[in-house]
Amino acid sequence: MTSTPMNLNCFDLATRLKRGPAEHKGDAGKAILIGGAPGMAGALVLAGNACLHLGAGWTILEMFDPSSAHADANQPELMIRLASTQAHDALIKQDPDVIAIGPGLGSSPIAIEWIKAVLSFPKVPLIIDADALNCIADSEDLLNLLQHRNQQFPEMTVITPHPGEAARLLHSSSAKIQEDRQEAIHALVNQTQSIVVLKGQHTLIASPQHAVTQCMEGNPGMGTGGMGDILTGAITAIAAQGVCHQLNLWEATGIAVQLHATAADSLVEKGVGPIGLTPSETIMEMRSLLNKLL
Ligand SMILES: NC(=O)C1=CN([C@@H]2O[C@H](COP(=O)(O)OP(=O)(O)OC[C@H]3O[C@@H](n4cnc5c(N)ncnc54)[C@H](O)[C@@H]3O)[C@@H](O)[C@H]2O)[C@@H](O)CC1
Ligand SMILES: Nc1ncnc2c1ncn2[C@@H]1O[C@H](COP(=O)(O)OP(=O)(O)O)[C@@H](O)[C@H]1O
Repeated sequence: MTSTPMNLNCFDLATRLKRGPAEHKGDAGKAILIGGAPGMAGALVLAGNACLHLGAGWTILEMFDPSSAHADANQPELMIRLASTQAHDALIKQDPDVIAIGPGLGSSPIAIEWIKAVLSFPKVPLIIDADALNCIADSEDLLNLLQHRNQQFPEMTVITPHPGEAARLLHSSSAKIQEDRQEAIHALVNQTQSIVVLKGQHTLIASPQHAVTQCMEGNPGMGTGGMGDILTGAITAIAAQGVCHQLNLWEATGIAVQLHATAADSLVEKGVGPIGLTPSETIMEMRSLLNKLL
């Protein structure tokens, strides 16, 4: 019989993000987010917008869609580049503090090259979402690389599957995952050795070193394309600032998951949703809530 998980309650940790008067963008961290294949550039822009508005020092998008790989007039702060075909060299040159891969990534050969490169990039916090998870589910080599990374650098990688992605990783079905979400998250932790965020109502978080916790916030208004992409961006931003603000990836993930769901609840209370609640509105509410927590 599985026990009831502890409720996620980590807003106190957010005070560590308070900035000293002399802090600069170098202290807020350099984040690189990778994805945005043709037709799904918006997924990467949403993740990037969340990362920017939640405080990363630099937000760099390695964009796969050539027609979207240019400065965005609506969000000129984002550094949007056409993803290099030399993924490993590009990472070394940019020297990121945190990496996220997956939103709208697709499964092209260059996408696989980038997944290999990030899994082999040492020590920095890594967030893996969406298509990057689907590619890992389809490749024993990539799964081995993920496991190896976690052996070398424990608790430095978080995966954020929704039940569909979890089902692909576990060669199961979304319905089966939802039947016993605790069993599913244990299986995902065992399989990948990562911090795992199993999304959906009452998102679960667990890792090889931490028992399962569940997020009691959130609502069905969050069932909108792009809502998971902004969670990826939020974890990335908080992990980037965490490097200089003494928050590890487990803590950064917990703050981001709770902030994301609480922001959506707060918007619904104000009448913005549940119907028609957008990820872009949720980004701004997360920013507002985060600043109140400091
Ligand atoms: N603006 C954009 O360009 C967007 C692009 N997106 C990208 O589109 C690609 C495909 O991702 P999708 O997630 O849309 O499609 P998927 O086919 O990966 O997942 C959808 C399926 O997962 C299952 N599922 C998901 N959440 C569930 C839940 N809470 N409970 C039960 N079952 C659940 C359901 O079976 C659902 O049909 C990804 O690369 C993603 O990043 C999406 O993020 C949406 C926005
Ligand atoms: N009914 C719900 N209750 C609480 N949270 C939800 C609900 N439906 C969706 N969510 C949340 O919304 C987000 C959706 O993520 P995801 O499915 O990855 O979206 P996308 O791939 O479109 O970006 C997750 O954080 C999930 O936990």
